[in-house]
Formats: sequence, C-alpha cells, structure tokens
Amino acid sequence: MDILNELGKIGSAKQALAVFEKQMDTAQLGRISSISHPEILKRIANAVVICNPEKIFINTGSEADRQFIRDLALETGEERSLAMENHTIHFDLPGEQGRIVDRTFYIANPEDLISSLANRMNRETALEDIRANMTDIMKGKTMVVGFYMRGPVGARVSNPALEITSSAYVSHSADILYRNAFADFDKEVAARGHFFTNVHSEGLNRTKDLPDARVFMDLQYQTTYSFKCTYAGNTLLLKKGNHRFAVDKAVHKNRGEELSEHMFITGIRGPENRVTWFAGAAPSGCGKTTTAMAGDLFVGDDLAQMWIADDGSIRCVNPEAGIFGIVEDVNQEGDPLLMKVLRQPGYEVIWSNVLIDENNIPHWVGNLEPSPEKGINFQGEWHFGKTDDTGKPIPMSHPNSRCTLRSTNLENYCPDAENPDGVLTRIFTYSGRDADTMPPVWVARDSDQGVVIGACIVSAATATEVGASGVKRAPWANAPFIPGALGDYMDAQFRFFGNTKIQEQFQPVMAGLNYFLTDKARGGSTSKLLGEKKDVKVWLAWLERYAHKEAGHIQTPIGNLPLYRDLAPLFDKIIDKPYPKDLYDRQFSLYVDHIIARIELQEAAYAKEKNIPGRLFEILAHQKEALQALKQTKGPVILPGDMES
Ligand SMILES: Nc1nc2c(ncn2[C@@H]2O[C@H](COP(=O)(O)OP(=O)(O)OP(=O)(O)O)[C@@H](O)[C@H]2O)c(=O)[nH]1
Ligand SMILES: O=C([O-])CC(=O)C(=O)O
Ligand SMILES: [Mn+2]
Repeated sequence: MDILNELGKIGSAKQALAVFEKQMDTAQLGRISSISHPEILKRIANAVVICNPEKIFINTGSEADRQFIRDLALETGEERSLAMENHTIHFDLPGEQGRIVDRTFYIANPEDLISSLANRMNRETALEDIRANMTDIMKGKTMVVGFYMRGPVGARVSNPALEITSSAYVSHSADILYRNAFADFDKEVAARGHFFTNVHSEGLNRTKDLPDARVFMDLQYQTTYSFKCTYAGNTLLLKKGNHRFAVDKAVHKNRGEELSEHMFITGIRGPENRVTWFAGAAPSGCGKTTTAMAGDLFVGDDLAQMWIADDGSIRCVNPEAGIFGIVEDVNQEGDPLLMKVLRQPGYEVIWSNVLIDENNIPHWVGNLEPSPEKGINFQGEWHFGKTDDTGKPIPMSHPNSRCTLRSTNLENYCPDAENPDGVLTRIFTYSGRDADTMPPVWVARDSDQGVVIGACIVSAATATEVGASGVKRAPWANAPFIPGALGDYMDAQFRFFGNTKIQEQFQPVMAGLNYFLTDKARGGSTSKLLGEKKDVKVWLAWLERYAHKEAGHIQTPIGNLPLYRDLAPLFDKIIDKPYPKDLYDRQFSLYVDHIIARIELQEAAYAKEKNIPGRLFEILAHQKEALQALKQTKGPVILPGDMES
C-alpha cells in the first residue's frame, strides 16, 4: 500500500491533471505541462490533495524562480535578511536544533529487515500518523515543487528526486545544495525508471507540536514524509532521507558494484601537479567538511556515491552541489577558504541558528573574532552570561548551527564535480572523534583490512543528533543511514572494495584518520588535542605519497604507519611548521591495551548482529594475536621506531 496514493487517491495522469487545473494558475499549468511521466504527475497531485496548499509553485530553476523562492522565504518569515547582501538567517525551534532521531522511522511491512539501530513503524500505523498530521497541513501556504538530480545529469549512480514542501527555506536550501534539473527530469526518470519523492511541511512551526514531528522513509515506494519540523537534516530529505534510499539500492540492488557513503570527496595535488582523489567517512560533526576544504580540489563534503567504471577504477560523484556545514570553530586560522565565502561580499549564504547582533551580522562560537555582548540566537534574546533553566550558560551559537552555500563559491571548487564520469578515487579514509586510542593515520594492508577499519570507527557524540551523548560505535560513519541489516552492508563493502574488476593500478588505499587524540591520552596533563586543524593537509599529503609508493612505512598489527623522516619534510613544506620527533613518538606509539580493548568491544558488538561476514572476525582475531605477541617482547606502549624492521 502506497501511503501517498492511499491518502490522495489520484491514480492516473488524467486525474492528476484535473487536480492541477483546479489548483494551479495558467503560468504554473504551463510549466507542469512539460512533464509527461504519469508517475511524476501522480505523486505531485497526491501531495496536493493531501496537503491542500493555497498556491502551487513549480520551480524551473530559472534565476527568476530562485528569486521568487528567496522572496517567499522572507515573506513567510522563515528567513530574515542580514547586513551582507544575499545573506539570510533562519532559526529552527530551540528544541529542534539537530536530527530528531527518536521521531525518525522507516515505514516497514512485517517481513522487512530493518537495521537494529533504527526505528520502524508498521505501514498501517504510519498511514494513520501521516493522515492525522498531513491532511490540510499546507492550508494557506504555497507548495513549492522542485525537480532535482542527486548527482551530475548522466552519471551512472545519480538519482532523480522531487522535493515538495511548503517551506520556502527548505526549497531555498534545496536550490543551493542540489542540482535543479527541471529541464532534464522527465527524460532522466524515463531513462532510469525511478525517482525519489519527498513531501514536507513545517505546519504551524510551534514548539508544542514538536512531539508530533516525524520523519518517515518508505523504502518500498521511495518516498519520504516529514512534518512539524524545520531543521534541514529533518526536512530537506533530498539529503539524508534519499541517502538512505541510495544506500539501500547499493546494498540490495547493485551489491559489489556500487556504494553510497557518508563521505567527503576531495583532490590533493602531489608532486608535478598530479591529482589524487580521496573520499573519506566521518560521523556527523567529526571532520568531513574540514577535510574536504583541506584538499586542493573540492568536490563534496558530506555524501559520495561510487561505482566501478569500465576501466577498472573506482569513480565517485557527489549527490549534492553545496555545503550545509557546521560553523562552530570555523575561523581564519583553520578554514580560510570557507571564511572568505562567509565574511566577504558576493556570495549567497543561508545561516542557521547562529547569533545575530544589532547590526545584523552573524557570530558564532570559535570564530576567533571579537564577540558581541548580546543579540538574537537559536533560543531568542541572548546576552553574554545568559543561563538556561538548569543554570548552564547558553552559548552564543548552537553547536550545530550551520551555513548553507553553493560549492561553486569555494575557491578550491573543482569543475570535475559535474563530470558524469565522476572522479577516479584512489584513497578512502575513515575517522571519528577518538580521544585516546588510534594514531593520526594508519593504512590497511589490503582492502579487507580497510573494510574492517570502516567497520570499527568509534566516535564521541556531537550536537547533530538531538539528545545523543557518550562514545559510540559508528560503523562507516553511515550507520544512521543504513536501512537494512548491518551484515548485508558489510558484505557489500567487502565485495565492492575486493571486486576483481578493480585494476591493479587503481587498487584502493584504505586508511584510518584520527584528528582528536589528546595530550592527556599520551602522558600529558591537558585535554588539548595533539594536533591542529591544518595538520590535516599533512596527513592527506602523506597518504598521497604513500599511494604513489613515494613514502615508506612501518608495518604494525593494525596496519602501516608513516615514518618520521617522511612526515617532517611534509610538515615543513606544506604548512611550514616544525614537527618535533617527540610529538611524532607520542602520536604514533601504539598503546596496545587500548587497541585490544577496542578490538574486543567490536568483537562483542558484532557477535550480537546476525549475518556478519566471518572475514571481520578473522581479521580482528589476527590483529589481536599479533598485538599480544608484540606486547610480550616490547611492552604495552610501543614506540614507532621499535617496530621498524
Ligand atoms: N581541532 C580540530 N577540530 C576539527 C578538526 N576537524 C574538524 N574539527 C571540528 O569539528 C567540528 C565538525 O567538523 P566538520 O568538518 O564540520 O564535520 P562533518 O563531518 O562535516 O559534519 P556533518 O556536516 O555533520 O556531517 C567543527 O567544529 C570543526 O571545527 C580537526 O582536524 N582538528
Ligand atoms: O544531516 C544533517 O543533519 C547534517 C549532516 O550532515 C549530518 O548530520 O551528517
Ligand atoms: Mn553529514
């Protein structure tokens, strides 16, 4: 039972056109007449019948249409203009500053396998919930219908998607973050035989309705429903809602041929201007945007879809075309390129949940600029020292406050982002907020070990999920978006990276990265990090040299570590920074007991899941044994130099 059709009852293109004739003016009717695929027309018409908007706007992606949407966002009050031209501020309700994981559900039939990490709701219950909450929800509002491609038009893994919303902020964001493909949509859908549908309404946008807010994903009908919320991670379901559909497709339809990951995509220029492409996973709030911006050629900062091309190489495209990025700690020192877009005129930016001062200038925590004493932020009026009900100081900006901007505005933007053949990707990284165990970089000896690095990411909680805390396992940084069984997803990883179609010269280099190791965990007394943001450039440069066999390594049970003599010159050349040997020793010593505890944590957790490939347990057991043997001869803390052969 397709809920959209069950509630809207529009079963044919003819009925759909009758709905449009009743509800649209001639200008909009003219626009929709260029769409002929009956399924597209039916889905839009059903959404119209259910939500009952006062007006409908078909967004063709023209400059005039973009302006209409910008103006609408100001008119509805969802956005407000700031001092800088083309900058606006949007606030989400204080109680909805991140993804509402507890109110996010997969719509499931009894026989569907849904990830043990996700919520499910049976189809009948979801139907009633959607009926109760979405009927007439757009009364008095304008419904904006947008037609997008998630990925370059023509790319093998791109997916067409509709964004139907009463929120001008959501459609404004969609137009910045995705490729408007009104002109190609009909043709792309006909060629590919599928598209995703997203229906959203913020409703009355009141705190008291937040308990009723929902995010639903219907895998069977590739449709999302979202209501009574505004935060883009909950409402702009072109992003994480459709990412879940893309993951499902990679795991269940094209296993071993395709992947859909929570990864940045960036290129590093190596010696003689050669370009080496990276894609890397990190959980929300753990460094994807930062790493993508540290690269010389930016393609994406949050999502990557990849496939094995006919030449035997791995290709990546970004389903998105912009950044919805965290602003906390973004500053001139660590992020000069982002700061240019945020602080200099000439760019379009939607800010969310930062502090706006009396001169209409945004401010945020960690910007290293002088801060105002007061202003308006995510919880209303704010002044320095203001506390919440429990007496805790309220920060100037919410830790998950973000900026929305187009990739093409970035100085390191690479036009290959639009290449339907993708970028030929050699290096894959996995990272999380790991304060005390893993070194800044280590490389798997083969693709199976690389898959295990991804499986074993752990990370401290961040502000992107409402109510999350503690250190958690974060498999591939993608677990929140894996609809089905984790074992199937892992199997897809082994099959993809181990696919014999991948040519020798294109074999993936798979590595762990950790930017968050602390002084305290390495014998110091402070909780300061043992590195800084700009060091990221060096870790990437070292991996680039390693991939081209221009850097040596130390073999260890967890994988290959860099040599001091390769790193020190890179620190000097790339970021002009001394790199003392004792810092290297602290960063790259193996704390064997910690690592073994991590392995045992993963063994125990995966033992509880069904159908986990045996390869994972073999590799973990082997690493543990080798670490124990090494400890016998070298002790529990082993300097990198003591492992050089
Ligand atoms: N000190 C330090 N902080 C970092 C580093 N990388 C990221 N951060 C901080 O971590 C926070 C989140 O980093 P992002 O790069 O925005 O995280 P993300 O993975 O893109 O997050 P999502 O957009 O939620 O998926 C920001 O406040 C960064 O300043 C690093 O290498 N060193
Ligand atoms: O989806 C969001 O809310 C923002 C984001 O990138 C993430 O959480 O990974
Ligand atoms: Mn993300």
